Parts: sequence; structure tokens; C-alpha cells
Amino acid sequence: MPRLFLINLQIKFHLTILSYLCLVNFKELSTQKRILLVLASKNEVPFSLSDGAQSLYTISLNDIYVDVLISGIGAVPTIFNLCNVANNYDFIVNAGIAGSYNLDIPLGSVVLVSQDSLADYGIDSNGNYVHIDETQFSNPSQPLRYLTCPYVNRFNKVFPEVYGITLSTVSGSLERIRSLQEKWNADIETMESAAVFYYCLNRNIPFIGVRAISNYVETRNRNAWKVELAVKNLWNALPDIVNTIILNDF
Ligand SMILES: O=C(O)c1cccc(C(=O)CC[C@H]2O[C@@H](n3cnc4c(=O)[nH]cnc43)[C@H](O)[C@@H]2O)c1
Repeated sequence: MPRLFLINLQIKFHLTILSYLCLVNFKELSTQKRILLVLASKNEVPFSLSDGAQSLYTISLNDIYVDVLISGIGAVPTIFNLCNVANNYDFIVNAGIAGSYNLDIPLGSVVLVSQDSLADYGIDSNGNYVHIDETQFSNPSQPLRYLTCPYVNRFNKVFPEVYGITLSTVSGSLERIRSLQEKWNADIETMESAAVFYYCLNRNIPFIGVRAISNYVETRNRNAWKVELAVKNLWNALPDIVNTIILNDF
């Protein structure tokens, strides 16, 4: 057989194998779920993200690529920034730190939020707080409280399930804490969680809320906060959460 013909045949063979491998890879990529982690601040990420105006990053968690959105603290910045990108994802994880009312939950624990409420949407009637959903302004098709995550029981049972409330101010005085506890009897408090629940439930996007406890909800004592421990434990738990998302149908 002429040498030139043989070389030509070899090249064709290699190109065929290469295009097959590319096709397999492309297929794997295109069937991979697109996961977005939403965190309020860079303080809740244990590695450095580039400075500047950028708020969306791609990272690898145990070889699974996920995007990280730094949404800003509080419900409004979180939902404004989330709704700009949410259509590109199959699953949204609201992750971060949280304060705990429940002293049985050790600082640093990672918890899954099974229910959350926008707990300061209401009317203060001479010291008597009434939630919006208890007034004429309630919209039963879009409730603002007792929002339930339908996906939570698919996740690893090692993370306790908790009830949350979401507020625009970190609670730090006894009177406020007592009245919130009396009204809601919640386990944890955050500034974003119920907003992400509300958005995802109304947009029909699968989601989970995962938080690590950085502090107890008590009269303000910043020295007692364990932010570093909570952030470390949160990120140790995230690969397991992401694996569950990849392996399950939602
Ligand atoms: O002072 C710091 O270094 C620091 C680092 C990270 C976060 C903070 C905050 O001020 C907390 C707001 C942020 O964290 C969530 N979070 C944590 N604990 C609570 C709480 O007791 N009540 C409400 N929110 C809490 C919250 O979701 C915010 O995103 C300070």
C-alpha cells in the first residue's frame, strides 16, 4: 500500500476518534444540570473571588461546575440580581450563614431550610404586629409566609431541617427577639432565604436553602459570632448538596 495513502487513512481514523470524544463530552456537558449557588456576600466564601463589579463566578466543586452569584445582603438586592440570571439554571441553592434562635443547634452546624417566611412584612398596629397575609392585602396565590421547600426531603438526612424567618434587619435586642419568637417560633433567621423561596416557588424553579449557623440570635455580641467556622462547614457540605442535585430528578 502506498505510504501517503496509509498516512491519510491514519489521520482520518484519528479525526473520527477525536470527533467522537468531543461528541461524548458535549453530550455530557449538555445533559449536566446547571446549578446556581446564591450567597449574599463574599464574606461567606472561604476562597478569594476577583474584586470589581463582577458578581457571577464559575467554580468547580468536586469536579462539578457550578456558578456562584454574590447577590448582596437582603431580599431586594438578592432577588434583583437573581432574576437577571435565574433563567439559565435548572436548580438554585441559596447558601450562607444564619443566626439561630434554637440553642440546641450548635454554632457551625449546617441546616436545610424546610420552611421560611418574610417575617417583617406587615402592619404594626399600636404594638400589635399583623402580617400582610393576615390582612386584606393578602394574595393567597402568592403567599409571603410559611413558604415550604418541596425538595428538602431528597437531601442527606445528616443536615437537620429547620424553620426560618427572613428579616431586613439582624435582630439584636431582647424585646424584638422575644416578639419574633412569640410570633414565629422559628429555628433560624436570615436576610434572604424566604425571598429566594418566594421567587423560585413562583417561577417554578427547583431550589434548596442551606445555611450554617454563625451566631445565636441574642442581644448584639459580634465577638460571639463564629463566621469562619460556619463558612468552612458550609463549604464542606456544599459538594454533597450539589451531588444530590446532580443525581436526582427534581
Ligand atoms: O461582621 C462580619 O464579619 C459579618 C460577616 C458576615 C455576615 C455578617 C452579617 O452582618 C450578617 C448578615 C448576613 O448573614 C446572614 N445572617 C447571619 N446571621 C444572621 C442573623 O442573626 N440574623 C439575620 N441574618 C443573619 C444574613 O442572611 C445576611 O446575609 C457580618
